[in-house]
Amino acid sequence: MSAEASAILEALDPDQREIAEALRGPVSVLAGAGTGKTRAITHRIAYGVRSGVYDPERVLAVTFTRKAAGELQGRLRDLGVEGVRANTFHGAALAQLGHFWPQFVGGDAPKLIPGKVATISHAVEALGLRFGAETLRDLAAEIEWRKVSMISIDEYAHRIDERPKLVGVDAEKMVAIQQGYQHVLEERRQIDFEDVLVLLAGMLEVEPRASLQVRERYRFFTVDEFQDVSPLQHHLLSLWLGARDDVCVVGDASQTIYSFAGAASKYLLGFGLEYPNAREFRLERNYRSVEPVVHSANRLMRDRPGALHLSPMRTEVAPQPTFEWFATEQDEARAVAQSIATALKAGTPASEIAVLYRTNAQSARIEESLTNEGIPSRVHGAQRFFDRADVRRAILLIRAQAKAGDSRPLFQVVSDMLREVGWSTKPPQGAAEREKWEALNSILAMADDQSPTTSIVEFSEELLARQRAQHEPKFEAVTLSAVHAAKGLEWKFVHVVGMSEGIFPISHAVAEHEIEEERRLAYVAFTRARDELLVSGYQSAARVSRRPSRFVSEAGILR
Ligand SMILES: Nc1ncnc2c1ncn2[C@@H]1O[C@H](COP(=O)(O)OP(=O)(O)OP(=O)(O)O)[C@@H](O)[C@H]1O
Repeated sequence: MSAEASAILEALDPDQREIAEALRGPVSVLAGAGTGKTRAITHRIAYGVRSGVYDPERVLAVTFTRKAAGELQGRLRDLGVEGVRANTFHGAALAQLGHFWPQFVGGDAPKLIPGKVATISHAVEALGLRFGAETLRDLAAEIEWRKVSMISIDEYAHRIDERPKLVGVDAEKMVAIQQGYQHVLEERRQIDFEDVLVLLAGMLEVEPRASLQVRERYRFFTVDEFQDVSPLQHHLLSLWLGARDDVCVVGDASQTIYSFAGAASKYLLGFGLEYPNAREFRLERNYRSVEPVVHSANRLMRDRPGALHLSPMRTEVAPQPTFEWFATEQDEARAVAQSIATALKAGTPASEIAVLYRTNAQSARIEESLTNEGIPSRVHGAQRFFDRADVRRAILLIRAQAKAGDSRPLFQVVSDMLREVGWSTKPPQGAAEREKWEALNSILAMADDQSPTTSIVEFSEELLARQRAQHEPKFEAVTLSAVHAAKGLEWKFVHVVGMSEGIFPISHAVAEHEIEEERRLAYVAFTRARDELLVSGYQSAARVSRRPSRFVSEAGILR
């Protein structure tokens, strides 16, 4: 083994190392929260490449979000590995569909619609019906569920009694709307997000030349967050693999949070049945969180099927998770903002603090209270860093300057370019202005982090690579995020707000399996915290008197 390859293994614990060394054949990794699964899979790929077993061009790593794909590629770059493709199922499928369509069907692939609501609305009107925005969104979710579950409209019509009822949409209307929607798409030669996978899967099934090309192109697969794959994604993965079995799947059944949308942890837990020669590994050493946070997380999941028992690796003395109860949402938001102000004064960077909530609508109150305290915040997922107009302009200017040539120190060149886009040394006041400032400032911070010899040309290339991979720099703002979007992320201080019955668990979760999913969501939220977990809730909302969430006492977090 080369020295370079063995150096990669040195950063791993014995369990992670075993995974990194299991380069061939089917492998499943059951990895608890914060146990270093991302570390294990990136090092496994890097080790495979460095030891010569993998040709990097033939490795495909499938992640849950584009951001995660960018981060994975960033981590591989840090390990000196280039050329590995990381993408979401959707991103990879879209690229393949665009590639194969002209070859096997002719002409361009149908056009992808940006969202379903406008098309559904059209189909609904054609049926002489009218629904509000909420119902249209629920209809979109139902169509998505049907497609990712690989159920035809006819079969759906037979099983409709098993599905949740939408107000004002009886079974007959639901089926007619689904048919109408599909009809509008076909008429306009358009496809939706799920159709990308459906069409590609169909093409790989009937066109052996297409499946051969894919299997030639990709030989080694890794799928992250495998507990949340849908039947459609699972089917596509089997088509990519064909008769081969060089696949490594990684996940945690306790973090299945998309089963409402058709995802199923059965593929992760049943991997050994699907591939009888599979090797199964477990990661249960938690490196992320202090002991009291790990204990709370374990308590919350105690005796749940498929739950792993986490062993805390960080054993320093640390504060217990806290629970605070407020009269109103406003009181809670104010107190959270004050507590964050105190943490910032004590030196915690804003990027190390997050406020997590069950539904997006909860962000406004918190954002307002933070703004009142003069604290920069950023709603996670609202706009991607590299899609911001100010960031794009700054990158263009930096690239132009690199082309023109500028031998001054990097920091000076970059700060001059940023000034042209409106950056100055002193942060401004208003929330939007402050967010822009923080975005530009993070580019400067990146320049500051480079080695002293980095030239503007090298820096501009680094920026471009990160932009392509959507690998964002650290942004000095408090993160506000719905728990669903916080999957895979971590912060030093995590506030989980709105922990009241009817909010989290959400009021419409009634059946046992729905409450189970809410519990897993709470588990994801709690396990994002490295040093401090601060949970809170409020009593009065829309004249309803609420009690503290059951998950607070289940996790043993006391007032
Ligand atoms: N062997 C190790 N030694 C020290 N620290 C580690 C080790 N493995 C992982 N960590 C640290 O533990 C934390 C979690 O690692 P990582 O981000 O890879 O987690 P994860 O398992 O993907 O998490 P999750 O499933 O909760 O999203 C990180 O801060 C990482 O640096």
